[in-house]
Amino acid sequence: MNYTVVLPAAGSGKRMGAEGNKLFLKLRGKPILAHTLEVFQQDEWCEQIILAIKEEERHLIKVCLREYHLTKVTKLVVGGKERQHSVCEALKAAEGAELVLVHDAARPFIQQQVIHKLVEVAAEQGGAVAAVKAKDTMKLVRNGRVEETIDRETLWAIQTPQAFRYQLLVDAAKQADEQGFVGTDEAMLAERAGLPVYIVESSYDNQKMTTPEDLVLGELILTRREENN
Ligand SMILES: Nc1ccn([C@@H]2O[C@H](COP(=O)(O)OP(=O)(O)OP(=O)(O)O)[C@@H](O)[C@H]2O)c(=O)n1
Ligand SMILES: C[C@](O)(CO)[C@H](O)COP(=O)(O)O
Repeated sequence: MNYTVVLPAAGSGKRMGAEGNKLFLKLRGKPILAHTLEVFQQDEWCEQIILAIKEEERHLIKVCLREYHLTKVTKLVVGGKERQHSVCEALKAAEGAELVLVHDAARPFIQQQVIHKLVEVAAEQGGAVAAVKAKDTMKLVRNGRVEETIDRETLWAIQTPQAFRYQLLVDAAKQADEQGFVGTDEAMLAERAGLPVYIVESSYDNQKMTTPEDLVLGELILTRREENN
């Protein structure tokens, strides 16, 4: 079942505190961006990869694509101020796709079986997102005061990929844009448009490289994977 993947890669990585785009930071000597792209390069269901980038990083990205033979990247589009704007620009460039996945370039440990399950569920139901169960006790807090404990069984931490039938996501994004709504993921746009979005259970390994501790975890994940192979 074929899909196009859209990768927002135009962030500034403030929380990582690195100089420049955190996606060029290396894990096992290879940029985070290349780790992520390789997953899709190696997936036979993936038809093309569209990257949202910063104009000033175009050259660096092209060097990375050449060095790691990332031939499925068909388009580099310039991203926007917020993640949602970057995704929307990339979605325009994906016109003609039937199924589209949106995946943070900063999540290098996504696994192929999760991608395939997402594609299957999205094809059937319209939308599906990768998620993991909440591990801790979860409470609703306002102004520093606990208001209630939320039943953990109902809570999931949402990741990417987020998979949709292309036109459904484009229409939902257009509606959000017209209403001036900016969300933190694609599912929020779909939910607002009244579309069903389903969960596909993913792995805690599919961590977003957000703060410096995530890099330490990333190296550990790679060590474990090497030992298991
Ligand atoms: N305007 C933006 C903001 C984010 N992203 C991308 O969206 C993904 C998830 O964002 P996050 O990891 O939170 O990255 P940053 O926005 O770069 O981080 P920070 O919030 O710490 O600055 C990343 O691959 C990032 O490059 C993007 O394409 N365009
Ligand atoms: C889309 C996302 O990865 C879902 O967990 C996440 O919301 C994006 O990162 P941000 O920190 O919210 O920008």
